[in-house]
Amino acid sequence: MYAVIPLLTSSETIPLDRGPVLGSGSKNEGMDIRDMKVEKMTNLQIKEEKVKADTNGIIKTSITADKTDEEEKEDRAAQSLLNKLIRSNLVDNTNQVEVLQRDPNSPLYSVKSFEELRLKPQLLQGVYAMGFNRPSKIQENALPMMLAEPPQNLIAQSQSGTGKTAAFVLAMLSRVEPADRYPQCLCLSPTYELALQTGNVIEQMGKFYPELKLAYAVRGNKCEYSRAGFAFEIPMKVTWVSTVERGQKISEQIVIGTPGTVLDWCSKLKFIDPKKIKVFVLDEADVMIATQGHQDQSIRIQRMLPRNCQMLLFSATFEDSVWKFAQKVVPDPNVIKLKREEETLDTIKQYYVLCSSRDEKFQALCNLYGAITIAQAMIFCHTRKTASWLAAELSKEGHQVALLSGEMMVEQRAAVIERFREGKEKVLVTTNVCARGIDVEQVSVVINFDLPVDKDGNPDNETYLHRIGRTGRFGKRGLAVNMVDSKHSMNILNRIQEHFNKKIERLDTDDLDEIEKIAN
Ligand SMILES: Nc1ncnc2c1ncn2[C@@H]1O[C@H](COP(=O)(O)OP(=O)(O)OP(=O)(O)O)[C@@H](O)[C@H]1O
Repeated sequence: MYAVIPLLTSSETIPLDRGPVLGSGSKNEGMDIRDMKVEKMTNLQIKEEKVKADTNGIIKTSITADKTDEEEKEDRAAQSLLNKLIRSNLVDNTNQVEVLQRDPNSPLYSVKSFEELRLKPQLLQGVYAMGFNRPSKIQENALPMMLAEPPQNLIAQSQSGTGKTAAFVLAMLSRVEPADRYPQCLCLSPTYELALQTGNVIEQMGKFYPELKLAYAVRGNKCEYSRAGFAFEIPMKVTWVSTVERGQKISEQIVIGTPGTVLDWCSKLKFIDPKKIKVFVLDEADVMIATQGHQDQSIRIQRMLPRNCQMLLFSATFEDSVWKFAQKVVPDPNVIKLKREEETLDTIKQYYVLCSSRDEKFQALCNLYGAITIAQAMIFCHTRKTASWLAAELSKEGHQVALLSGEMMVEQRAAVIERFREGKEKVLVTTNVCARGIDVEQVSVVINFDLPVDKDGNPDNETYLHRIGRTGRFGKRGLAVNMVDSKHSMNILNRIQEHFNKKIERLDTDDLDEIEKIAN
């Protein structure tokens, strides 16, 4: 399979001979991601500048070191990408799939094997080559619906990692006609990097279809951005095309891209005839609508497609805004939902420690470490500044510390998490934005160096639960220690206790015997 990335101006050259590099303008420039070792704590200094690209791939800088976690705008696209990069396999979920059929009288199919789907042999081969033995929970229901004749529309929601991407890629590859040399499937992703991730899945699953081609509808400056700051493996067989003339139709059967560029390709540049599109996929709808302009662009693209085009929309979350958007772009849908597995505090022993200053909190932490064996711990701070200070102090005490901080590139964060997962570091100090969505199963101790509060200073119960809670499956016992250093934080703690109706016991960290008891 080949891929084409047009729209590069003549001044842009793509260094195919050079590996992707990290950190535009940083000391990492020129470093190959594959060779990159996460720097030791002592070398890892918090830069005062945040290096981040906006939706157009333009890199802006701003002073952010003092910013609190909540002041920092959560970048959903970066979070989503991080999740994809650190995920090693399918996320299991014991909940039942909810299915809402457009036609309640039609029989409800679900499959337990890929054979039952009667896929083309090359495709089945591709699925097995990826190591998939049987459909995931969401795929069991979504695949028969997506592959049914006549084609049906679908809105599907399930948390990240449950197999949505693999499902719609399989649907696109099933419907595409490789002998027809024009775009037939169109997939929208919120960012270039996410589009590349999905493109990789298309390439892997479609690898036994040599005649099938894939085009990335992304702006030239995104390629520039990728080259400067992002560390993706550029797809193996990419053909870089510097010019495609306006009005000239491209021959790739599948196009994946960001809404703005796809819209240009369909309208202004006329690279694609939207009337020939058979499958339209809108991936990561929740991330999409969080990005200015993407919602309108997606709707404009959808309006150009033929009535009988199959519309598929996927989202990891399903707040009202996503649902409203979904209904606008997917007429007469079937709906599939898989609820996230709930976290509980039932198996967690919760304590608080009274301190009067940051230094005392640090001392309490040292006492804890002195008294009990802590295999791996995650420590949450409110600001990056505190996180970097604490990481440095712990490091001075001889701990192997990893720091996850907001100004790190997504790939750097993924590398830090990977090392922590592998046990190379025993303590992970982080702010909340960085750690959202990360499951590190082996972590049995969580320290709230600062209690989680929302932007108005009220207790953030959801974040508290997410930091220390465990799902039924990973119901191993855990220990949570909350540092309280003011009347205000005591008040926050009390409100958290009330909210969950679970007592948080006081712990005296000066009393070694008492600390030892909590470990048993
Ligand atoms: N049927 C399957 N059997 C085994 N592994 C699978 C199966 N389907 C998907 N996977 C793998 O599970 C992981 C998650 O799948 P996928 O990326 O499709 O999830 P997702 O729901 O799309 O996640 P996201 O919302 O982050 O895009 C991937 O590594 C994928 O290769």
